[in-house]
Amino acid sequence: MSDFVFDTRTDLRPEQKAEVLIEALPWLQEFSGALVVVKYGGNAMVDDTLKAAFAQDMVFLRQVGLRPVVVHGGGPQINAMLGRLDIPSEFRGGLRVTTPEAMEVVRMVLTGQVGRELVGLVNAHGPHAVGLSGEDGGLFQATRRTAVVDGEPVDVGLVGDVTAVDPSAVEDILAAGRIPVVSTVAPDVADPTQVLNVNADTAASALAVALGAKKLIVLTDVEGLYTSWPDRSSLVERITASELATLLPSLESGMVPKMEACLRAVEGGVPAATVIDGRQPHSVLLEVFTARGNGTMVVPDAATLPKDPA
Ligand SMILES: Nc1ncnc2c1ncn2[C@@H]1O[C@H](COP(=O)(O)OP(=O)(O)O)[C@@H](O)[C@H]1O
Ligand SMILES: CC(=O)N[C@@H](CCC(=O)OP(=O)(O)O)C(=O)O
Repeated sequence: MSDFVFDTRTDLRPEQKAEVLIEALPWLQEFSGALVVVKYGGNAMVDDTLKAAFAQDMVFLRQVGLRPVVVHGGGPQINAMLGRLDIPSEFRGGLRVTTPEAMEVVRMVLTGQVGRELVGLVNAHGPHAVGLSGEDGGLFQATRRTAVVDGEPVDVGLVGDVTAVDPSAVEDILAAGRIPVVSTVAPDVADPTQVLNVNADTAASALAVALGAKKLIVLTDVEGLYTSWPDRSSLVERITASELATLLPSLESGMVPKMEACLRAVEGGVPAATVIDGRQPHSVLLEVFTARGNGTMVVPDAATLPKDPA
């Protein structure tokens, strides 16, 4: 056989392929059995190929012994459905102003459409995924919240913040060796027959804390956090919780719930929260199993930089 047998799909020589696999070894050891919460944002669900690659990544994580928990968003998908139904919609301070009519659509799209699609994509690889919403098994309880615009509280309707998590329904699914896929509609603690719209970053963070996750990974449609957006030279590779707390008030609205969520996760005991570019195929595998990872990692103040296990 020739020394130059190239794989036609990847152009990698056998020894290069082996290098890629072996680079993952210390990370496989480091993350063996680890519970990882992965938030999949609607803006990162760009096309079918990318969504299928994400589903493959979740199955890969499970297959090599991690315990992934998916929390998904679906903002653009909700926008599309509201548009089709001619229901007006706007965001204030990064949160959707949610009327009772819009709330019906939010619940229908998140739980009935986006969640179902992700479960189907994962289950193309075997009966791994089980979908549930914050309403199921008492997973989330939410309290109505306001948005903050120019320092002032603004009423955004049926929007909640997760104030209590009972992770046992998710733990049961994990214990069965399966992958929970969570949508972020939650009952109102003041009236359990009323559901609230919870920002998916916020919900993922609360769940990561309650489950004692080893990592929160947030997939979005940008390379990571920029300190002076949109200046492309200001991408942050790593930031401590207190540095982030100082930066938060200066961030634009879209990024605020996301970075607040990372901050709350780390302050709640999650050792690292990473924002990565979900437009990159297999971004989760690259984040977990390669030395450089990608995106922006938020770490606790006292942390010595998380070291490469190699
Ligand atoms: N400082 C910043 N760093 C990175 N992105 C930012 C920043 N400020 C605003 N953005 C915008 O925030 C967007 C991500 O937020 P959002 O659209 O809510 O994502 P998702 O749907 O993934 O939750 C990016 O595409 C970018 O346009
Ligand atoms: C209160 C609020 O804004 N809720 C979000 C919930 C979905 C979400 O967070 O989706 P992404 O992760 O794709 O942005 C919304 O209605 O769009």
